[in-house]
Amino acid sequence: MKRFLVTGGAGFIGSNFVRYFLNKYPDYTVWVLDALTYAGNTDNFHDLWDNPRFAFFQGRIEDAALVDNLARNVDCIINFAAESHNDRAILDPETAQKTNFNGVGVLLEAARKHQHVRFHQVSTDEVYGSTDGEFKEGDPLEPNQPYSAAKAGGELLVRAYNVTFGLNTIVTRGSNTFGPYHYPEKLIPLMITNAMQDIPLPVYGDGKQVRDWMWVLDHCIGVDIALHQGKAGEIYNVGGGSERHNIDVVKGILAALGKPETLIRYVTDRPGHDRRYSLNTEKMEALGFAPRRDFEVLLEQTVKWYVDNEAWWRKIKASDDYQNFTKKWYGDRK
Ligand SMILES: NC(=O)c1ccc[n+]([C@@H]2O[C@H](COP(=O)([O-])OP(=O)(O)OC[C@H]3O[C@@H](n4cnc5c(N)ncnc54)[C@H](O)[C@@H]3O)[C@@H](O)[C@H]2O)c1
Repeated sequence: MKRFLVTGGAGFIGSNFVRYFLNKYPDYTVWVLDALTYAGNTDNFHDLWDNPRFAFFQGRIEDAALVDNLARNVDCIINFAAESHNDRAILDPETAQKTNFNGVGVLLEAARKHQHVRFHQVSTDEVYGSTDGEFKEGDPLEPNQPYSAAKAGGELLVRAYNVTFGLNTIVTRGSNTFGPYHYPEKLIPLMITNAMQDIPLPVYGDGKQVRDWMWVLDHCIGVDIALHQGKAGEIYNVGGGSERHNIDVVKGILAALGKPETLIRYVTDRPGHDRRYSLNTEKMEALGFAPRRDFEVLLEQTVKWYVDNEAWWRKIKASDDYQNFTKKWYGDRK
């Protein structure tokens, strides 16, 4: 495997992955296919344009002709492309289905046709639903949100292509990820940037939801390990092992910025909001995966990145799309 098609590579995790991957493997070539939706941003790989082993193509993963043309020239497809925001998928489930389900089907068809060495689907712990215990890879999928249901559907297509057609597939189910280039609609970057702007920090419900946080570089390493060492047809949980209540994360951000907790506004909870995610990662650990557990240190580093990269997120927050979404979604959540 030397030539890779990385879909969704202009987004948060995808762009971090492409940078990590090109640095780590000097003989690899990476082509990024990305639709540049509201969440895709070529600024996220501003430092990669001059790299002769990197190329960018704008387009949708549901575009079969385009995907076919690219896929015939690579050994492996790694699919990060998704409508990744729960709130947006509640407002517009159809778009989430198109990308997270139909798009995966188009990529799988191209992989089947061109006899790929490997197809890697980047999935999420949200496909399991909510838990008081911990999720293992064989547990039933009980997604509760339009986003996670569409992701679960995409994963099941991957499984079917492995079983029916013998396609060499891998699925990783990642936990909540954070770090640089995270679009400022998700919990951590939203809270950091709102606090920097001295505007209210909207916290859903009682703020006691639990998420298992993973540093973005660890997510990239997890995908790398599973891609290179994972067994065909297998699924791997990739978790950070750092469970925190949302409200404690928010308070940690305010403390790091020296801002008052009076900025916190409790707002109507997201419908169908999962209470807690928790991953058993023994299968990945057996392959050598060992994520960083110093969450508070990494959170401070993330805060610093947003302080140092104000122009990046201010441009996004000033966009019509961002403003319209925020008005529509938070306008009703008093
Ligand atoms: N962020 C997390 O905490 C997290 C956790 C676990 C798994 N994941 C999964 O990781 C992947 C990446 O997540 P992210 O947070 O980087 O998302 P993101 O929203 O930041 O990036 C998604 C990228 O996909 C692109 N895209 C969207 N629809 C497309 C389409 N139809 N065709 C081509 N490109 C399209 C967007 O332009 C964007 O660049 C997703 O598959 C997501 O489900 C994310």
